Amino acid sequence: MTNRNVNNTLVELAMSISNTSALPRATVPGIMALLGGVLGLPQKKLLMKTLEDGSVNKGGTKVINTWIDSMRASSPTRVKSTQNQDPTSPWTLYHPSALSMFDQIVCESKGKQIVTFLDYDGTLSPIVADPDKAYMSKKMRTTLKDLARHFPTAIVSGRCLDKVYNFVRLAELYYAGSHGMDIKGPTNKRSTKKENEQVLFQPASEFLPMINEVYNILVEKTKSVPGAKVENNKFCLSVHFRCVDEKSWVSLAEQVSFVLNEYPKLKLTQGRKVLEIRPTIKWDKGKALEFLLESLGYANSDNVFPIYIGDDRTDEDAFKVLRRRGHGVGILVSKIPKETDASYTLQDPTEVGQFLRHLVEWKRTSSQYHKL
Ligand SMILES: O=P(O)(O)OC[C@H]1O[C@H](O[C@H]2O[C@H](CO)[C@@H](O)[C@H](O)[C@H]2O)[C@H](O)[C@@H](O)[C@@H]1O
Repeated sequence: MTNRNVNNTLVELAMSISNTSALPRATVPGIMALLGGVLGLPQKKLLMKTLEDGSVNKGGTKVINTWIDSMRASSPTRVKSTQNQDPTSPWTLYHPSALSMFDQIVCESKGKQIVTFLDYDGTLSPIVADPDKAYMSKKMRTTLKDLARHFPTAIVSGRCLDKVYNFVRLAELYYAGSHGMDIKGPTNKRSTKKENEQVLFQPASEFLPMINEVYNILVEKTKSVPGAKVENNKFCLSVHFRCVDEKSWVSLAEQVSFVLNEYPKLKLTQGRKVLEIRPTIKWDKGKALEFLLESLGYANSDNVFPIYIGDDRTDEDAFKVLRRRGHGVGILVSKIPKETDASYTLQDPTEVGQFLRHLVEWKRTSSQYHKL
């Protein structure tokens, strides 16, 4: 995510704070003091203008709607949209189901090496209230095992590597934890190599002490906000607000902003009911995808067809890379229309499983055909 996008996220956050009707209206100087220090000049001007001309309070700006929509979209029980099922809606026309377009997708791969990249939360496992209980089904695990027999497969997650590995528990996969800032290759069971020799890349290792320091501060500061949970993802942090009453979102955002003001080398991004804090280095899931393709020997190759499946804003960086490269496909997991650079959609982890099993089946059948 670029600094501009981060700043826009903060503008959206500030606007939603000022527009939260259940709360006493935050003042313009108060909000500017809260977020002004981390915004660039264009964003400051936009925020100032929007706050002052009162359009925020009318609740009509596109920016507010984007923020509110994204918060609602991140809570499946509140999703009412049926647009995604309507085959004539513009959303479905521009982002058709990867299941119904399966034949076209594999046809596009035209004998190239398919490499699959999979986000974890909301893609392989359903979203649940407790991040420590986001288990993947047995069926999904078997599917991943089969998939990895036929295609190089990587899990790309915001979680730290150890945590995501403990959920998936398949040594034959690649893992990119902490939003791609901790990359590890497959472990050969018979290999005599030590654990850390499998580490491929850790571009943010110098931030480790700072992340730990901020983690401890945030745990303390957010104790006063019931339901808030801070998760240490090694090279980044997650501040969860899924279980926080909407009335307390302002005070949580304030705590996070005050802490971040003291750490200009850290930035804020947003996921599904989670504020994510990470180093300002130019590294994201898109860069991790490129790194892994390079490690597999496909740096500038046309002989590879990457398929990236993810549900979150952070996955957009990978979708953008695929669009720019002009080969491979991005698949967004979502039940509702969202702004995305992905080409196709799947509704939920169940459909992700179906799609991956189709891929395995297609590969098995085509390999048998070639043997005849
Ligand atoms: O890149 P991902 O693998 O999708 O990781 C992004 C974040 O996922 C987790 O949080 C999300 O899933 C939780 C469990 O379903 C849910 O409770 C939470 O509201 C979601 O935001 C994970 O806990 C975070 O650390 C990741 O950053």
